[in-house]
Amino acid sequence: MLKIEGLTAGYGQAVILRDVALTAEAGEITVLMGRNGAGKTTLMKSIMGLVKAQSGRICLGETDLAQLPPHKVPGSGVGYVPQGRRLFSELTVAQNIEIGLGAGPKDPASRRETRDEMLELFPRLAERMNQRAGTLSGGEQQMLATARALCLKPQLLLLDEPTEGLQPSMIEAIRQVMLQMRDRGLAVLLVEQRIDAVLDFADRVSVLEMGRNAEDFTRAEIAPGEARLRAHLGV
Ligand SMILES: Nc1ncnc2c1ncn2[C@@H]1O[C@H](COP(=O)(O)OP(=O)(O)OP(=O)(O)O)[C@@H](O)[C@H]1O
Repeated sequence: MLKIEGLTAGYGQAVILRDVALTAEAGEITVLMGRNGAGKTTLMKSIMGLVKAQSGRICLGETDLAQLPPHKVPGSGVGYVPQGRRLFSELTVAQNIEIGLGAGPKDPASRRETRDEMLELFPRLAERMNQRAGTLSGGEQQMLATARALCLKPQLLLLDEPTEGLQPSMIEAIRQVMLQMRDRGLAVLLVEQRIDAVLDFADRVSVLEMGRNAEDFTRAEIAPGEARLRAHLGV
């Protein structure tokens, strides 16, 4: 599904990612880990075209996303929930969802269907359609940001630390949605800092260290490799 090879990218003169490789398969949850500043968010932004690749390929199926202008990336099948959620906080839940739908299928019937699907997935949002996004709890905002990204019916869903700072019941709700998306055949790529949160959850873990690949773990390697994983993360 997603295959990144030889990716070098950064900000102006500052090269952050060097020769990075990463694979995220359909129907799997791939977790990107690494210490603060390792380049996880930069990698997400590179996939979205928000940070320009200096070299390398970012292939989603047959399409090299690195060759597309940033505004074409979501339409190619990539949903992105950035760190900090980036909602329109003055607009209501319903209006934020409308904006997500605006980028998706155009005919009214399929828009309605997608909207209903989102509200089924996130019943808490259905109860709060007229509430301003900025007044939602952190967990509800995360749900709205995720719903908005899913309105596009992406093949690949990118989530940058979606459960950071949330209470356990909200973390569980977000996890359940990620598992459902995986089971529907999406490739889910998740940035997560906490090892406990990935041990029983991730299908693959890929560790970045100072902008380079450090080590990859398959499902079977994660639990036995826990000590090495902790060493990489310094925890
Ligand atoms: N807009 C920017 N301009 C210049 N440097 C940046 C910019 N954004 C990030 N960086 C630098 O790039 C490096 C990687 O940052 P990035 O946010 O990708 O790391 P991260 O692994 O996501 O970290 P964290 O876990 O703290 O979120 C850091 O050294 C950071 O200071």
